[in-house]
Amino acid sequence: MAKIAVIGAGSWGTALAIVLADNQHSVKLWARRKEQADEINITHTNKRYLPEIELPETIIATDSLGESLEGAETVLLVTPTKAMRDVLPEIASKLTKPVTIVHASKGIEPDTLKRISEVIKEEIPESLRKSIVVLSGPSHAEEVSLRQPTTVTVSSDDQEEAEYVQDLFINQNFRVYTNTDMIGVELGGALKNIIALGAGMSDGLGYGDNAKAALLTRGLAEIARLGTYMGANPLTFAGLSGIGDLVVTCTSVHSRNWRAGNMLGKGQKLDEVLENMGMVVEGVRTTKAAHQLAKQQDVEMPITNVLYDVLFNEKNPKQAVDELMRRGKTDEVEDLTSLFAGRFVLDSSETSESQ
Ligand SMILES: NC(=O)C1=CN([C@@H]2O[C@H](COP(=O)(O)OP(=O)(O)OC[C@H]3O[C@@H](n4cnc5c(N)ncnc54)[C@H](O)[C@@H]3O)[C@@H](O)[C@H]2O)C=CC1
Ligand SMILES: O=C(CO)COP(=O)(O)O
Repeated sequence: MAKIAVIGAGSWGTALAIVLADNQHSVKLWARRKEQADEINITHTNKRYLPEIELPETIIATDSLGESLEGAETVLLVTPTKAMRDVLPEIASKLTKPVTIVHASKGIEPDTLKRISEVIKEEIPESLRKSIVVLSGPSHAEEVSLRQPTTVTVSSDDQEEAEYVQDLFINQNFRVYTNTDMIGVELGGALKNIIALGAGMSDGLGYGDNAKAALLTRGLAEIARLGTYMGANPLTFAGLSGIGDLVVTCTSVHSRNWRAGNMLGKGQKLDEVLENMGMVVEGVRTTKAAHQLAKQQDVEMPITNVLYDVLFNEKNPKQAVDELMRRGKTDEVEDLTSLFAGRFVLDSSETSESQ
């Protein structure tokens, strides 16, 4: 039995706490608000985020960060990306020994353009961490908390630590793979949210399955293009944290990014959409970050660019689709082959989705 602090009691933190409690680990769940911690401890529910779910009684919630971290061997970070910079120094100030840090959030910081593991490296001193591991993949909290079959990937620069985390989470409902390509795993999870906004928007505009298939396919191409430029192995985008998460987020009503896109496609304004959601829609800030990155790296990301204009420059969603359809002619195979050319030396031993 391991002692694990779960930081963030939203839908995903709570669902992962259930997996860990099912595996008989000692779980302390940090909630921002005292009333929420009380609800979890007294009625064993978290109705705002997972309305239908009865939580294992062994999950102990607290609104004290220090209490949640007491004795923890592993710290699982599941706050929205935008909260990481604020919460990490507080965590560092309360740690008394090195811990395994796992993060399961999906985003890129605008302006710094950093992945979450890079933010963690900056904010938690090396002396307080054994390793940083990312957990990502197609996994809606609503289904995980119902113990429905789910697969995810964990990745770290330290393969032994990735395997340690694989063992913490794996069970008959929650199958965990490893992948040594941390950059690819983090970027796949973050960038798919942009395309999910687009897929929701397309559905909201009344377009059909052809349009959505096009968005997924060409969306994956641009995710892989940026990812490969940033040092990821292109093959990772064919895995769970790539195509797997792209499919689940673009096609499910559970997805907040899809739902937000859908409302935008139906004509609602961004502020109104975000207010109605009441939960984090990571794709909005990630679109801003990816738009900056694409410019900086000179990488072509047409879907991201038109979405950026819809979100931040009041471009009409229908006009955005028209622009995508009128782009210059492209050879598909040539375009995909360019992903590999000179950017990454393919070596199948380097990336293994094992077990
Ligand atoms: N919900 C899901 O199915 C999945 C979510 N994720 C990722 O997990 C991360 C968290 O998402 P959810 O749990 O779904 O979000 P959520 O919207 O359900 O909950 C967010 C939680 O973070 C807390 N929070 C908000 N701002 C904060 C701040 N400034 N400081 C500290 N805490 C703050 C809220 O109180 C709430 O407990 C996101 O990066 C998301 O992309 C990843 C996989 C699945
Ligand atoms: O990442 C997710 C599923 O894997 C959840 O996506 P949303 O944040 O769009 O709900």
